[in-house]
Amino acid sequence: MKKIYNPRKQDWQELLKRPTQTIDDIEATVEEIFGEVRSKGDQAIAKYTSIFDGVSLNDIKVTDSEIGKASKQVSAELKEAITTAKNNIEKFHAAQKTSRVIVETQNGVNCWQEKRPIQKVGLYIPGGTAPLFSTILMLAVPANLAGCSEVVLCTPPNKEGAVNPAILYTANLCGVTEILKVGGIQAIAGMTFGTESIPQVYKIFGPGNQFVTVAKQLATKFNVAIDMPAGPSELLVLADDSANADFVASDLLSQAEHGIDSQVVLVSTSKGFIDDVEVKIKDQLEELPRREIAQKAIENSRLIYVEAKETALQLINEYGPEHFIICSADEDYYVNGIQNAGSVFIGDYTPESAGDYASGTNHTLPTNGYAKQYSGVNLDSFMKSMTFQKITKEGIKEIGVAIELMAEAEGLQAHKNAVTLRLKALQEERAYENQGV
Ligand SMILES: NC(=O)c1ccc[n+]([C@@H]2O[C@H](COP(=O)([O-])OP(=O)(O)OC[C@H]3O[C@@H](n4cnc5c(N)ncnc54)[C@H](O)[C@@H]3O)[C@@H](O)[C@H]2O)c1
Ligand SMILES: N[C@H](CO)Cc1c[nH]c[nH+]1
Ligand SMILES: [Zn+2]
Repeated sequence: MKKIYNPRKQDWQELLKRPTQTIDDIEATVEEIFGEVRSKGDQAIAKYTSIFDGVSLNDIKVTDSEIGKASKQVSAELKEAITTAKNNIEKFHAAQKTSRVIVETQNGVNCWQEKRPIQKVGLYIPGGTAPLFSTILMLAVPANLAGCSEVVLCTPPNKEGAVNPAILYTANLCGVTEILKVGGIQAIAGMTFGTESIPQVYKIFGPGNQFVTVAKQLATKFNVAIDMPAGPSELLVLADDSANADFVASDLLSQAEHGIDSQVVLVSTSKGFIDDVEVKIKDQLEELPRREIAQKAIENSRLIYVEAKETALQLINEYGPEHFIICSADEDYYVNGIQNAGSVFIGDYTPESAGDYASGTNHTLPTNGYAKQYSGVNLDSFMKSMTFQKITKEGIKEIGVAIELMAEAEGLQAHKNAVTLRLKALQEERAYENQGV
């Protein structure tokens, strides 16, 4: 892991670069696959599944019998753990429900805002190197709480054409309406255009590798919304001498094991602590089944020493990590000062894995510095806000002149007329009533 002491500000950008390929490197492949899926549907899906996943499938739809079989293969202990996580995720996301906002902005002018579910959503569940069934909880639970009526799930098949049983069990538990064995760029293209087997959706959610992330970004050109760019996992830990080097090393390795393009960073105000963590990483790495992946990710990673906590905070906000762990005697300084991070974990006993699986927060988070402008997935991600208004006769009399003047100033006579005709009608109505008297 590269060690850097007191980096100069002008070098931060280079130092904090992610190891992912750029959009330009991948875009050509993504465009080609999108074009083919759009014109050839399932035939193109089968072609690319064969190329990238090494399997030929006649039917990509998961059947009820596959789900039934999968459920029997998941142990009772794992089912219980999934239920614990599901309950916490449900509690945290249900609490995010907001009520209608109603305001009478002016006498007789009633405006309100209400949320409605996005009807058709697509969930991408990564399955390349690890079957991330926990991601189903993070996406399908809020989709159901929001009231989405069609919840389509795509996940890559293995070389035998099967999907990990825990994925099928969890998808069924969370009320997913359709499960399809398709991964990568072709899955995102399928949900964007729709094919004979894959329903077209309005919004695509979920993390994935850099191919999936770029494909989601391209999907937005075809009127499909996406949650955010949620690419290769990353973690930044801020720790000082008060922290536990073993714990910090374990957290860094937990995100390094996701993929060779993951990145982990330790920022510390103690050179001694950095040295301790370096030793612990080496020791723990030896024992990991995914040490080859983690080792490669570690090569892209950084141990950074800075003298002052103010510099540490500036650097962290510049990086905008997906996950940010704070293990410091000065914890409040960082908690209050952090501006750009997907999710924050505070104290020695809050491992990042807690948020990945079971504490209740969502693990689908912006990576690659996008925490500067995007939120992680939450209940609102599955809804859109709609506004309503109802104006009374009194109301249009009060507000009408302002609208007429503004419309006229913009040169939009028809807009003005829409008010003038009504005001006139009201005047006539009043004159008629007065005559009657
Ligand atoms: N940001 C988040 O919230 C978050 C959450 C969980 C996981 N992740 C990340 O998700 C990723 C999961 O990646 P994964 O690879 O294990 O699974 P994946 O399902 O994202 O990708 C696998 C698919 O990639 C495609 N693919 C592989 N090589 C290709 C190539 N050369 N060209 C075109 N397509 C190719 C294949 O179709 C394959 O099915 C990891 O990087 C992990 O860090 C991020
Ligand atoms: N750390 C990942 C988000 O970057 C989520 C995850 C799923 N399973 C384990 N971890
Ligand atoms: Zn993780």
